[in-house]
Amino acid sequence: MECFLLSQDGDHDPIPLPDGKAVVLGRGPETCIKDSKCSRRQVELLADCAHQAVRITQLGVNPTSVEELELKKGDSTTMKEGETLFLVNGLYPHTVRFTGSKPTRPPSASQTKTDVSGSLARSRDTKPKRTVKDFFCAQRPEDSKRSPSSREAHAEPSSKKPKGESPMEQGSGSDSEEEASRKLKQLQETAAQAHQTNNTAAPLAGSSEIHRGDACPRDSWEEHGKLLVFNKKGVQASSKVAGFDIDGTIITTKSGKVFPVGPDDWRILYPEIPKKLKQLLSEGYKIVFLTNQLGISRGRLKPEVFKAKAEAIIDQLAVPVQVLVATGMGIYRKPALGMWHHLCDKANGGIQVDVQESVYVGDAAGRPANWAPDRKKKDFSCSDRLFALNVGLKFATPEEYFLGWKKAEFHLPTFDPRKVDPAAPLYDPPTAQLVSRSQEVVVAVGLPAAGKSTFTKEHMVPSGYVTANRDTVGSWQKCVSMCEQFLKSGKSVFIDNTNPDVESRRRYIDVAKKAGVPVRCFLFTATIEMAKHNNTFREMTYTGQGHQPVNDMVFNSYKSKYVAPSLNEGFSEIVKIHFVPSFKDPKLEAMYRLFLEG
Ligand SMILES: Nc1ncnc2c1ncn2[C@@H]1O[C@H](COP(=O)(O)OP(=O)(O)OP(=O)(O)O)[C@@H](O)[C@H]1O
Repeated sequence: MECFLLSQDGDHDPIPLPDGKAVVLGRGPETCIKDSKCSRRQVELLADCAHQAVRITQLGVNPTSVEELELKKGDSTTMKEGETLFLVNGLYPHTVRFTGSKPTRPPSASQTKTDVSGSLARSRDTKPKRTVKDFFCAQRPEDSKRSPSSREAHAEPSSKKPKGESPMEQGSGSDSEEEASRKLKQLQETAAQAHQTNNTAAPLAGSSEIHRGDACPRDSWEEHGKLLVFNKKGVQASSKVAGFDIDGTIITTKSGKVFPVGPDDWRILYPEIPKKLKQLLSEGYKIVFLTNQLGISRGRLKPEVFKAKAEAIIDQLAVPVQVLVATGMGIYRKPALGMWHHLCDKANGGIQVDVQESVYVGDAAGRPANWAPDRKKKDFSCSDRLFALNVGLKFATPEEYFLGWKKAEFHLPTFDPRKVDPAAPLYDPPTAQLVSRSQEVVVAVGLPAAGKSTFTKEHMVPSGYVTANRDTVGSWQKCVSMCEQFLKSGKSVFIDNTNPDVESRRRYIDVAKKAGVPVRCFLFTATIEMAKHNNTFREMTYTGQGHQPVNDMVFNSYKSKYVAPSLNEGFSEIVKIHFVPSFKDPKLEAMYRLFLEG
């Protein structure tokens, strides 16, 4: 069995599409297309002879379409025999043929009674009117105000929505110049959504009425930066969502290994699963898989391999499923809420999700070792349970949900961002003075992201202290000479480094002694769990200026070097500085108070 691409207008000879091999086509001699709107690399076609389907991925800028579905750059869909692929702008109709021998070239338009204008007229007639987003459209501002009971209003596709109006709808663009402003906008959206989730989300109070949208017309993949979204043909928007993690929840490895040894190393975890999903469907739920796949951005997992696997899983389950995939770190990665917000605001046809009626199931549930008689291993993380907790969703493990096992024991992380006390004392001993009237050096000691820079900006700089920071100047040597210069100019200096050991602190004690000024130590008491949370928060709110993310190695290195500061080192006083949250923006506070680390 071979696959060929045929021009419906007979413009060129059938083009072979070898099984499993990507073929890129566009303007050029092979297709005889000269139209400059068609890129030379307009579409990628990947034939799957076993399933008699071809995956179409748009590479060019102008839209490719399959039947009535218009793609955009980076989007994919599959087409089958009998369906029409328009290479660009609703023009150049093609079809695919699976056959044992090379098909003949159809008569060209100019050779038939259907002349060129007729052919174009046909193309224009069938020019796609709807995009996948029209079925799972971004919620417009007025949508959020609309009553969810107006079913017709929600079912109406919003084909008038201008493309790319939201930064979430652009491609990854991670290297583009617009990255900073895109991230800033995205952050504002996410922070606003977090705020809404924590404060005002009104989950259709008391109403168990189900609201449904149109069924998605065909399979399609979309990319939104570090988020991939798959809509299986037949998926219907609904106010009731049954969300599932994939690995360890819907599937497990065939090999029995923790990580799959290849793309086919999977099987459905429990035989009860397909039946349960069908039942949910019949009860009006939309079934959504929400999965973290960090391997994609780390380069360990090709997106195409993952996409094929997800589609194969859904085919085997034989239920229409929407899939959201967080491909990297950041706001989309569970337990953060980016995926959930995308689902609610941009991928549910404008229908408000009823959190109370929805559920989330996952195996990253914080269960300790031996949580059941034959389950020795502890859960690798708690990110699924925390994700549900952040949203306010009912949560169950796969065993509880599919097999009806009793609730297992679990542990939440030791750091709970909801409990950080804004009224706690900022420093200890209470008799200490934060700022001194006479010139001095203050050496900070504390984990990365313990809050040192924020503290000094708020409490020291306004009183005339200047800051020396090794990360900013490049080396400790430069930081030491900066400190010397500042002291010469009569300023008090705050050394804003982690300074975990005696050696790193001694450098500044020596400088202070040489200058004849006293030196104090401010010990920042944030625990490693809190500091990691702050770091993730900082990373998620990073807008292109300020701090770069800190990885686990840096935290571990601090821990291994740490020696508690002592007065014997030459300090006149050691003051403990506690992390006391203070936010000017309630939206940022709402985000801070979510679990951000699995
Ligand atoms: N008092 C506070 N209230 C709210 N958020 C805070 C507070 N202090 C720090 N943060 C937040 O925590 C994160 C880390 O803080 P900051 O950058 O000040 O830490 P740091 O100890 O200076 O880190 P590093 O050593 O890595 O430079 C930032 O996102 C900051 O906004």
